[in-house]
Amino acid sequence: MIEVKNLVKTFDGFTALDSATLTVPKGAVYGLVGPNGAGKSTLLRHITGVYKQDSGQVTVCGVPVYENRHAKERIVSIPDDWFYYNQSTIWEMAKLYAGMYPQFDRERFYKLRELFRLPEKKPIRRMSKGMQRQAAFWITMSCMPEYLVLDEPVDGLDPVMRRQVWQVLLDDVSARGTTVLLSSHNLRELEDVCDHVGIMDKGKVLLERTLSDLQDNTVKIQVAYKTAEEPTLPAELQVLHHSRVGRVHTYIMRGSSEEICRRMQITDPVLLEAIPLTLEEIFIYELGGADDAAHKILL
Ligand SMILES: Nc1ncnc2c1ncn2[C@@H]1O[C@H](COP(=O)(O)OP(=O)(O)OP(=O)(O)O)[C@@H](O)[C@H]1O
Repeated sequence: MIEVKNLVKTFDGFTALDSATLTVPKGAVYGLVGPNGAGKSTLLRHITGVYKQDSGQVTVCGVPVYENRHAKERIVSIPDDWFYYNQSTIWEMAKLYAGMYPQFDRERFYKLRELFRLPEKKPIRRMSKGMQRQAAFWITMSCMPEYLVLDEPVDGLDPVMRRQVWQVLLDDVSARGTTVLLSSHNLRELEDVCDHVGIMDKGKVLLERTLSDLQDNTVKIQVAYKTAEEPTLPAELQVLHHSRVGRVHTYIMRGSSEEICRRMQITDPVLLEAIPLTLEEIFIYELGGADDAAHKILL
């Protein structure tokens, strides 16, 4: 488990992290979303032990990471500025990582070669941005990480490679229980891969939710009636949003779709349908007016 509590970091008087708190359960795929400058990379750099906090706690498996070699061996990261030596080829960097991470798996490295098909004799610096990202993934995934921390991981990858990289990553999560924390600007991109989502802005984590909590509890219902009259809904239904076009009403409601559809039958609809919501929609409706800052980020 990754635990961050009340983390504060300032750079020359500027507060980049302002009491940030976040929990990534073991085996989770956690997406951290936020606008430019929210503090995502700074937070990730504390979790990987690169930065020392001014105050607050950062622990992985219950132990602090900063200047803790054993803890760092369990975490492999692809930061936004992945490091490689100027003259290094992929093989030379792989050798370096194999020295740093005792669990580096050479067999896996050879296996992934088929997937990435990169020019192995070329210095990494001469590769395209997307190829460099692929090289980082190739080497990182060969380290068999217990914790994987990725800063905007698929930036610069083409759509086919994106899908392949997500596949390798999710296979690792299901086969080995790898815990993944990744940052992104794009909630849509995370929808298919994450089971936890946190929203960050101005150095704070504004909210954290599990995807199943959200998806099992917020429903879009489309319903049509014979007449143009406003229907009287059962009082126990919790409506987050309502719109109508003619006799067709769209409701966003809190609760399970089966239960809501069952209760809506009492309004005598001619058509009643539950429609899945996107993650972005769920967040927007869930937040409502309650949290303006988070609301604005998503809109
Ligand atoms: N080493 C540093 N020195 C001074 N300021 C810094 C440093 N690192 C980060 N900051 C500042 O902290 C804030 C958060 O930056 P950070 O890179 O963590 O944001 P981010 O959410 O990752 O943004 P982006 O999505 O644009 O990558 C920014 O205002 C940035 O200028």
